[in-house]
Amino acid sequence: MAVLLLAYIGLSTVVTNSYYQLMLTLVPVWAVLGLSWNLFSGYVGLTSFGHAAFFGLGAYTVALGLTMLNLTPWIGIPIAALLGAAAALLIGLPTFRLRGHYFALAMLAYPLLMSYLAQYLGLQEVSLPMRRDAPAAWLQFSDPRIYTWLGLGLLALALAISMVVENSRFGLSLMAIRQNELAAEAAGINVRMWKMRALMLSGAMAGAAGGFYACILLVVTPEAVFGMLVSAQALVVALFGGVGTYWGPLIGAAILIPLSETLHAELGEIIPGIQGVVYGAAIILIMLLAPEGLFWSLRDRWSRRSAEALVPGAIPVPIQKLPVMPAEAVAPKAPSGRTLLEVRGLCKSFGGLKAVDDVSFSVKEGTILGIIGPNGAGKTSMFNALNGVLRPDRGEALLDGQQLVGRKLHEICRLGVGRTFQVVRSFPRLPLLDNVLVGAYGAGLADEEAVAAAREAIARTGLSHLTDAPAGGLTNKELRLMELARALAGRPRLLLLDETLAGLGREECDAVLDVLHGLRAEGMTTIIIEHTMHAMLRVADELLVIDRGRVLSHGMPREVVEDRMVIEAYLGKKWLAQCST
Ligand SMILES: Nc1ncnc2c1ncn2[C@@H]1O[C@H](COP(=O)(O)OP(=O)(O)OP(=O)(O)O)[C@@H](O)[C@H]1O
Repeated sequence: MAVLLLAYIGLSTVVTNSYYQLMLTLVPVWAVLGLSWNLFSGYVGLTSFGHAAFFGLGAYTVALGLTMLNLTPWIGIPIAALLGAAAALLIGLPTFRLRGHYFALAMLAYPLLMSYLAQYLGLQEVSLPMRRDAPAAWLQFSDPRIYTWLGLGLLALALAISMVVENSRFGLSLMAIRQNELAAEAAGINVRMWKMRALMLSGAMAGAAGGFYACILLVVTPEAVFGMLVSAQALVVALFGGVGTYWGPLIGAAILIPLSETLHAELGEIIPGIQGVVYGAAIILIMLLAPEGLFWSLRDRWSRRSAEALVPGAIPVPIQKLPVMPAEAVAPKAPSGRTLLEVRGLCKSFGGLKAVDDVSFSVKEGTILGIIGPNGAGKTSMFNALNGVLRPDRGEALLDGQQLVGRKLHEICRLGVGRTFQVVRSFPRLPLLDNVLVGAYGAGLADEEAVAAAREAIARTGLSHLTDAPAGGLTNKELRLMELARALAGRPRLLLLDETLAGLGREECDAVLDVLHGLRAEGMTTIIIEHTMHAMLRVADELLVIDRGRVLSHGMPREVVEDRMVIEAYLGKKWLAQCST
């Protein structure tokens, strides 16, 4: 990165043509805006079509600060960044209620709104007054190269922020949200707060870029700073280069800005609006050839090639074929006999459907409670009501005396409830360790402790040999264990496992059951939903049968499976009649 930066500085010193000199200044500006877009949309996964709102706000702040308040851009740009963050807060508060396409479309409205506001206030064209007396103090240099160097300085700052974010719990939390909001929240991540932080940081970055842009252009108009092309440029450079990495906007800006500006300079008179054509063509090409962006495509190709080069002619051994180590042994702990979870009269309805109907049960510390029931019986809804995904209509759930009902998902996680979901969500490009680390961060553990907790959880699930393997190469069983490790990394007191054995063969199932036995031996309390009866009989200390939202039976596994009501619920009255005859 430093070498590239030095090369760029070298290039800027030899270019003399003023148009190309301006182009060299614009590359870092659009790269900063791309980084700002990537910081929010790339990591969180919510597409923003409205980053021009922050950019334009920054540009107008600097321009108006200079013309009306005699404020130097050296102060104006930091204020532009602060206002960008404040605008992000105001925009985020109502807009985070929307998801997916609705969020993206709503974001379109903000730059439009600001553009109309600027026109209404008579700010169609704000020219920055000339202050040639003290160029350094007013950021008005006659040597265009200085702007390029300042732009590079701004880029270096934005890059440093992006790197810190990407390699910290901040970035990992955002990526977890991007993959699966619900699972991230269940891992203890306060989704709304992290999204807001990301948008505010992104808004600040875009505001600063806009402020600097005003100093380069010297004239600020609504179209130039709030226009659709501004938001599009932020998005296109990041998508083209690769989202979810700071390299993406850099690569995108370094290729697309010179290309579009050169074409504009050479062909602008014959084909007006050629820049828009370049961006459109770039997006179409990238979608067809490298949908995840140039960086990821090149990196994947590079890693494939180096894997082949490592053992010429040999077929690389897939990660999933590595021998599976047994879970590391831990001294067994006798169950204390204390009640850890007490559920009383839990109810949850969807319209007229009673999905959970007056469910009461308790779980003793250090035991495994298996929950079975036909499809649609209300098992997952009960889990959701227990760990805060759904708010129960009535009833209570006490974890060691602490009320869970009424608390948010991440709060319940921090109280000591770990959860896995029916569908495993991994972060395929990240190593197993990072995938598990999300759970430790979510539980609020400090950096070093979080890494230790993640490694410990990986060891407890017997995946230590895969610690650095990317999750994308794991088998179904390993992914299930990885999700279990993520739940364990938060050091929970109660584990809620939703169909952890789903889709596994007999041998794989046995391996996961061994891990669950190991956890019980360590004193872990677990509630597991499962359809596979043989597995339930092997692992559960008690069984709870739910049918049409109600508890049908609760007791020792052997007694429960011989219960006539249970057999009827599973196999129907006809079957029961045949059995009796
Ligand atoms: N968000 C929702 N809105 C409306 N109905 C829902 C919702 N979630 C679940 N249901 C309904 O509640 C009932 C119980 O569903 P639930 O997913 O809890 O059952 P389950 O026992 O977990 O089933 P399965 O074993 O198939 O996962 C079903 O009839 C389902 O259609």
